[in-house]
Amino acid sequence: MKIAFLGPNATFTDIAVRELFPNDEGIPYITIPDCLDAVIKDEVDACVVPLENALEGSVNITLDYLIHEMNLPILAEVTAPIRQHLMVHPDHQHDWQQIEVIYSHSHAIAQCHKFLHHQCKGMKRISVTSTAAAAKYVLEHPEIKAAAIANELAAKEYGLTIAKADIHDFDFNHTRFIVLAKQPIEMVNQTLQVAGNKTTLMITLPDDDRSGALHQVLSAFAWRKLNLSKIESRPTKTGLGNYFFIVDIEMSMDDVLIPGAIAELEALGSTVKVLGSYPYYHINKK
Ligand SMILES: O=C(O)C(=O)C[C@]1(C(=O)O)C=C[C@@H](O)C=C1
Repeated sequence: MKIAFLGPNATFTDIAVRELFPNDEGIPYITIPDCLDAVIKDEVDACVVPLENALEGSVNITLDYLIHEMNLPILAEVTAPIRQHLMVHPDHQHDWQQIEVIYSHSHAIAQCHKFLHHQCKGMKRISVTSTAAAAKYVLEHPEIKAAAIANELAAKEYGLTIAKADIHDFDFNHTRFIVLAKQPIEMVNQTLQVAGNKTTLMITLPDDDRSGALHQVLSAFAWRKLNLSKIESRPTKTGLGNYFFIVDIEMSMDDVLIPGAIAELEALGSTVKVLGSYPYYHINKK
């Protein structure tokens, strides 16, 4: 199988692909929407994209594309530990404190905010398309006093020297990635154990702006004892103050409880779309 990921080689998403699909071919794309488009256009069988980070929250571009631009089911989710390192071209390994500019993915920069604030005063931060793209750029530009924030695999792949390891602000730095495909696909590394199952719904509240609407929605889950592990709002992009809710239910789609909750929400005037019902996995390797 061909699996699209946010490239180039050695991004965190690439690491997730290598863990999930060790025997398949990963194909790097420049942006997250490019990965999703590649599935739609049948250039690949599936894609893996980041969805949420424990320190920085949702990857909004992923959520927005899923909601507004395409109709691809979530087939699986994997959570992986994220270690960020500051790395430099070997020419600059002894003078990294003279670095003038730090490149990385915006999420990675945000995960290292405290380190950057306290130890990198006056250094510019520039967001690029991924952590590995930053590492590649630093390799290709030894003439610039630059560093990248990326993972250990990227340091190896692009021949950079780690100047400061583990610069993320909190030890528990994890990112959730999702697998999307048009058709069910042969899952995954058999050595990964299923940690549980989830169903993700997108809910739009009734447009009459009635008070207590969100409370009514949540009650439909509460009295059925459906455990919600996440509730998140995103703009509908139709007007200020208009939001969707994305809800994760901690079980797979059944014949009674979830369909019952959906029917109740629809009777209240909400619209509901099932974004996927899927197993989730944990990668423990740091
Ligand atoms: O740039 C990468 O290496 C990615 O895979 C993207 C990404 C993200 O979008 O959050 C993935 C995991 C980390 O949280 C940092 C960056």
